[in-house]
Amino acid sequence: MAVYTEVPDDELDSFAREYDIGRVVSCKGIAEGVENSNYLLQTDRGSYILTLYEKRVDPAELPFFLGLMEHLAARGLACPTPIPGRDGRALRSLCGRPAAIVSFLAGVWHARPRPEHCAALGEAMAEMHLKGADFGGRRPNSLSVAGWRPLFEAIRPRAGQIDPSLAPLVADELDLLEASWPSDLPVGLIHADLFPDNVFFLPTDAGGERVSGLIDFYFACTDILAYDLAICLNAWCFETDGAFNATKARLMLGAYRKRRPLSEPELAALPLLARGAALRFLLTRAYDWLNTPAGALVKRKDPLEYLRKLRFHQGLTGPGGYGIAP
Ligand SMILES: Nc1ncnc2c1ncn2[C@@H]1O[C@H](COP(=O)(O)OP(=O)(O)OP(=O)(O)O)[C@@H](O)[C@H]1O
Ligand SMILES: N[C@@H](CCO)C(=O)O
Repeated sequence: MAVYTEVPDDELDSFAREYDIGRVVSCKGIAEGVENSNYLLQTDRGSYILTLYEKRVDPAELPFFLGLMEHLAARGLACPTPIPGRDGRALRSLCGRPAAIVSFLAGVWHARPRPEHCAALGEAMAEMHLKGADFGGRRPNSLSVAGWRPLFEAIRPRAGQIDPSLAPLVADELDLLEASWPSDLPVGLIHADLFPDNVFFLPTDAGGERVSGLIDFYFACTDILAYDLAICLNAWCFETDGAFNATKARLMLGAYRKRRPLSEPELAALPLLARGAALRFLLTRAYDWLNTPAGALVKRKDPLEYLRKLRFHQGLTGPGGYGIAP
């Protein structure tokens, strides 16, 4: 459940009057998501998403995220478009929180994506990288290699409550990644959290499915482009029993490469980038596991899933493990 801030009717009404979106018919809290409070806002003119930004979003960074969505949507990427108020401002305040309304995207996400979904994801990601190339904003990735050690130090004293092997494994992995993290790969605008729940699909007339929307750009940043693929190798290409599905990886990478070719160094770096991506989600999940108060409405995500994924990538000798020819 991700509705941290309840919005009283009178505050909602006066907030909605700051926009040219029609009369509010309903406003329902959306249970999915863990970061922000999201509402499905229906007016007599259409559907919108109202987001109140919560603890992990720095208000100073919101103009970057909203500006990016506006940039990508203007270039034809299927992503939410921020709706400006009558005064032209998209970023406002509601119930003491920064808040914005964005366009609603139709579609469903797949908890168990099939190989064809992974191919469609690869193509959509490449399109996003290409369309993001001329975005003027820059945002360093605070959850890349320099951010992992402080997170580790914060969880280290209680990491044993999750698993006894966690702290020693992370300590060794961090040493290795800090020493060998690449600094010469192509960099650009990346989503950095393109998990299945952030990618919507709709059926096509031909009986297949197409990507109908990419959402949740609140971790987007300027970082190694291939790191976005590494995040998705982790998030899309493992089965629920923990087995890695090389067919899904091959299709995702193949579709990406058709739109944006990968250089030899990018391909060679994939196992290392995938280890970093696994460590990043292991650390944030472990932090949340240890710091989410008992009785909180949010369902905690399993850190150990990412410990197992990390071990898989550690066992690879090259990118051939992802079903592609090096
Ligand atoms: N533009 C949109 N169109 C349609 N539905 C949306 C849109 N934005 C968000 N949603 C709905 O709200 C849910 C939560 O949104 P989102 O993923 O942005 O939240 P979050 O709190 O940032 O979550 P997390 O970071 O955990 O994924 C989505 O799963 C989706 O159901
Ligand atoms: N996608 C993240 C949570 C939201 O950022 C995870 O699965 O750990």
